[in-house]
Amino acid sequence: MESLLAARSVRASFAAAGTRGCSLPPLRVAVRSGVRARPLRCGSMDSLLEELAQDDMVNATELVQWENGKSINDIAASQGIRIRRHRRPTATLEEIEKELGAPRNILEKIIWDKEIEVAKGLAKNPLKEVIQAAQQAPPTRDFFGALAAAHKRNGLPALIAEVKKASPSRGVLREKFDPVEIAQAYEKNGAACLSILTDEKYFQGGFDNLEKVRNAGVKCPLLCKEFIIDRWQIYYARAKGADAVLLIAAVLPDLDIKYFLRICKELGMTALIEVHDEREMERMLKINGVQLIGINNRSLETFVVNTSNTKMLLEKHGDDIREKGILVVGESGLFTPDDVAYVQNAGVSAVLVGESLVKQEDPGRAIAGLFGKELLH
Ligand SMILES: O=P(O)(O)OC[C@@H](O)[C@@H](O)c1c[nH]c2ccccc12
Repeated sequence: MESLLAARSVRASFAAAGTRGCSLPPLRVAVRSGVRARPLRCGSMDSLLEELAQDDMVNATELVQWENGKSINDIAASQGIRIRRHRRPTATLEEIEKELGAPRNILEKIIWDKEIEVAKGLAKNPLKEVIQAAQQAPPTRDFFGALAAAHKRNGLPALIAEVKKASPSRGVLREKFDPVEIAQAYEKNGAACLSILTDEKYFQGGFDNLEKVRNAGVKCPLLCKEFIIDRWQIYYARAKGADAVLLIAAVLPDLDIKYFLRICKELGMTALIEVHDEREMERMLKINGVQLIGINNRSLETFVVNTSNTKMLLEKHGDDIREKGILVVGESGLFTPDDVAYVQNAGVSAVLVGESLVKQEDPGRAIAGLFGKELLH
């Protein structure tokens, strides 16, 4: 499992095996000697760290914590993250619960399952192969640019329309579910980008859906809607045709966000950084390279939806966000033209909508109903 924090153990074992001459981090040396950034090389954690340091993306406190072996859950908790990781992908749920107790909420449960799922995925499709597949995939489409252009063109928030069969809070949203048909209908009716749920267990999605939509000739840029905890998933998403990934601030410590942003940049992908509360927004606004922030009106821990969340966070941070040229996406719980107008007035440039479209007989035509008018291409 290779989030940057988890990779500490990889480094430790390199050092133990005598791969490196000393166990001290080479970072400060690298910074002083002014080595220029190079493209990411698979499997070399030290070179990646050097590059992160070059980019001035990693601060000293984070590195000291990382090198000193502070528990990953402690680091996350110190940033206000309530989701714990078990880091025991081969353990049974019973064993995990013995150590950590029951999951505290649904998001934590999803993440615990995801840790096991990713380990299985890695065993089946090794990282090196997936990186190669990602590098050989057809070029990305500009997700961020498509949102900015559609916003300008329509004078309305750009639409990221979601291909979503089910959710843990709402159950099955659509029985007759053909991802390609839905994606094509969205595109035809003016969606700027599409979001494809890939989580199978809780959302009945799949990476197959992503691949099928891409191969069916859909031109809209595609967001892989997944619970990303490991870089393997980003490469895998790219290999299956994704142009963007979701990174959830409630799940990922700052160092992981920075690491994953770096990988996205290398792959030409957009990262949609999702926040839900004040603390997460503050954390993310301090990170260089954040371009696109989604404000989720739904808490992934309690499922409570509150659209005034977008307004509240933008009232407080709108100036900073505009100054930085960040685009904001209003996410979840949007059903009517009034809802869209409400988040638009709050300052969003785009909206992410699933349920209210996918539940209608004709999800394509539902778009004009949601906005109160047809969207221009
Ligand atoms: O179906 P809705 O309420 O329109 O919401 C869409 C989207 O915002 C939601 O699916 C979502 C937002 N963030 C997530 C993270 C994981 C899974 C799902 C999501």
